[in-house]
Amino acid sequence: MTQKLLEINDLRTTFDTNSGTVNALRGVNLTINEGERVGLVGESGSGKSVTAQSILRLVDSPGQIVDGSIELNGQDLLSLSSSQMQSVRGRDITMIFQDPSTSLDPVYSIRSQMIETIGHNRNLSDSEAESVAIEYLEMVDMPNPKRVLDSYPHELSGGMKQRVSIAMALGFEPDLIIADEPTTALDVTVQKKVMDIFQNVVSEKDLSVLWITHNLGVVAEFCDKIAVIYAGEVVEYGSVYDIFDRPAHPYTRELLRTIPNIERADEELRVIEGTVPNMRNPPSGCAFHPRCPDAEPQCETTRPDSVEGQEHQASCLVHDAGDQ
Ligand SMILES: Nc1ncnc2c1ncn2[C@@H]1O[C@H](COP(=O)(O)OP(=O)(O)OP(=O)(O)O)[C@@H](O)[C@H]1O
Ligand code: NI
Repeated sequence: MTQKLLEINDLRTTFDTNSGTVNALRGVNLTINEGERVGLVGESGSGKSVTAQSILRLVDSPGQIVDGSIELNGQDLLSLSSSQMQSVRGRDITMIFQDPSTSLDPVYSIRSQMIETIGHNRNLSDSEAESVAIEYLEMVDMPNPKRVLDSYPHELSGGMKQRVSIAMALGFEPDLIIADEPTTALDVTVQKKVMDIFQNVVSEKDLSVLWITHNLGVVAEFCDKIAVIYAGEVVEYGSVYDIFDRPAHPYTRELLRTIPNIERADEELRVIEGTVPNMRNPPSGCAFHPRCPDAEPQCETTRPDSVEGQEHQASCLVHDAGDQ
């Protein structure tokens, strides 16, 4: 039986700014089953990070969740008190950020940070927490974990720091890991290595992951399911096979064309024409219509049905995921 781990329904998050309200999320639906790896993919500004922040209830000021529900194992996270939510963040869901400095405090040694966070969240003694820290540092292929524990963040390279923050996040043994572009700040060779390490640990421990990226290529080998997000809405959802072999939404098709391909290395890097919409005033109808090669007159006025559920679906008036 597939067990639902996280279920997001009609999530709406806005930022009230001096120059108007930014409608960052305009009804996001997304389900992650236990043990599943789901990729959330879209261009810059599409709402990926705000989705992650909303799940953790860490939306930056002046943002707020204005509607919808987020359930973890059937419990509505939006109804929890802030102290209950804090324990969810320490125990049930952890996040790995793009910049490892975000999760590491420069003032404390790696030992005290790992022992403090792992020990506190899992109710372990210092020596038990230290063994867990070493176990996970070994798991992320960290050379000489004991020496790393004695270091301070500034003594480690970017790749090493990111491995420490991955080990720390995994050391919580959370139900769900949210990884927001965790390798983009690293150089390309290190990116590949950290990605491989993370994949190995995730498979070994059978973890559930929400992997956030702007690059569809990255999620292809790692994820089971893909949700494509555009202008604060999931516009297509499906298995990796559905998305790569039978993409239905024109935006997904455009995203697929932007994946660098070794065979076309001599060609210019493809980009999607036009710009991402201003979320203070998103386009009418289907938000993608101004950039869409297949748009019809109705797309300007009618909003397509949202993607819901866990089958292959696209939010498009012209193409249906069942068409091909
Ligand atoms: N603190 C904020 N104040 C105002 N608007 C914000 C704030 N944070 C995010 N937004 C807006 O919310 C929308 C979604 O942003 P988000 O950071 O989720 O994009 P993203 O998909 O993560 O992009 P990237 O790939 O660049 O990280 C954007 O229009 C962004 O400008
Ligand atoms: Ni982001």
